[in-house]
Amino acid sequence: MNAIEKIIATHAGLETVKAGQIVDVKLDCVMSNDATTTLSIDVFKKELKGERVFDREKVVLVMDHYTPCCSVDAAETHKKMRQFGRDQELKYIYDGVGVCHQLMLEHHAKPGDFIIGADSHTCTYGAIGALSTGMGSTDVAVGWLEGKVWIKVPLAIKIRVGGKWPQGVYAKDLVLKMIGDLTAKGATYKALVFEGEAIRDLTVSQRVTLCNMGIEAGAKFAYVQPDEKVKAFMKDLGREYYPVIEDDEDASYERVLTYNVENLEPQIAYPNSVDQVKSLSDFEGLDIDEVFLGACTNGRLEDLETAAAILRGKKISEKVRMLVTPASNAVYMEAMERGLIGTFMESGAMVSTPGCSACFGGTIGLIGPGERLLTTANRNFQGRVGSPDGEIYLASPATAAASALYGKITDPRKVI
Ligand SMILES: CC(C)[C@H](C(=O)O)[C@@H](O)C(=O)O
Ligand code: SF4
Repeated sequence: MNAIEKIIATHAGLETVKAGQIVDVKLDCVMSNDATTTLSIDVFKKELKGERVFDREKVVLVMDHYTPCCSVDAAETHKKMRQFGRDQELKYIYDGVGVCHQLMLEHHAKPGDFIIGADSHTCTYGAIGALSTGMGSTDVAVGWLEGKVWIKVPLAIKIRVGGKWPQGVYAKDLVLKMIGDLTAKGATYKALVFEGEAIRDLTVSQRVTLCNMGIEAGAKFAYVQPDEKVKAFMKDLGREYYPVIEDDEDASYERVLTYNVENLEPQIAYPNSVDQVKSLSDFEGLDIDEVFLGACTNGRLEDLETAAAILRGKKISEKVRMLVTPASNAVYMEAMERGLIGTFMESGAMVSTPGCSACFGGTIGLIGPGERLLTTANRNFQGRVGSPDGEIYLASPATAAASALYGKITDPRKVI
């Protein structure tokens, strides 16, 4: 078995499983956010006649997409969510302290876990060796009640990445390139397993960026074998580290794709689909109106540091507005300690409360008709962040910061 199959087998209480098999798995945690929880509440109460969730410490509710609320509808959604959380005496209800996936990484997900979430980017926690995936609100309601769900064991695709990372090129560029190659449907219901020298050399934060975007190729899971870096990551958070589950020598993969990052250039996904990807050089000099640095994809400390290093002592272009949203309060506070927030403010950027912010357009940072947004988020769908007549481009934090300085898409290698 490969590591994915082993984690599924452990949670299904079986010795072995194989791709295509449908099994019931026990859940270590069920996450939902303010875009999805109220749908699950309706299913839980009305359709399943649920009374109590399976474990008050394993059901996590996060208000992040619409917080702080900018509409009465959102406030009503939050009210219903908080009431459910109180009725169920849930231990973990977060509001305005971070994006759900960042909070899950900081406080809940562990290597070897099986976790579902009512959010498509739940595949993120594979970066620390957990199997996690997004499910619909109905499955999540079943998960709340039963503490288990059914899953089909996926075929796995190995993404083997070699080479040394060039300066100014990041995991975000690799994953954009990979999605461009695979297409948005290329890994549907498959597990993407990243390995190789270039993956080992990545920080945990950049592995998070990789796994976060697995769903943009349709993947059910994205996974990186946990190592010493993950162990250190868990230790820094004061959390326990579990033994690593490794592939058997004859583990099966549907196919193996290979990349070498040595010749990789900064990449851009252009409107309106994440698999429309080209080298940045094809867009160099394109005027932009807004830059967003944040999201569960790239709103961590390392992302903020990379951007701040480019902006330090400089002013962003008068032609752009830039919004920085740390992915969590922990990130925000550490960024303050390190002087990064001051750097952003001095350069002319706005800094906001942790949450989904201008990734989702549920609160702040919307663009108008004809405007262009360059964002470190993971989706560039039409109208996602404001006007359907605006355009959204995806890139790395370094590209975002360099482009903010000039008001045009700019290669970060020119300013690093
Ligand atoms: C609204 C929510 C369910 C959605 C998701 O599932 O991913 C959002 O987080 C997104 O990034 O588009
Ligand atoms: S930050 Fe963006 S991608 Fe992540 S959960 Fe929020 S809306 Fe979805």
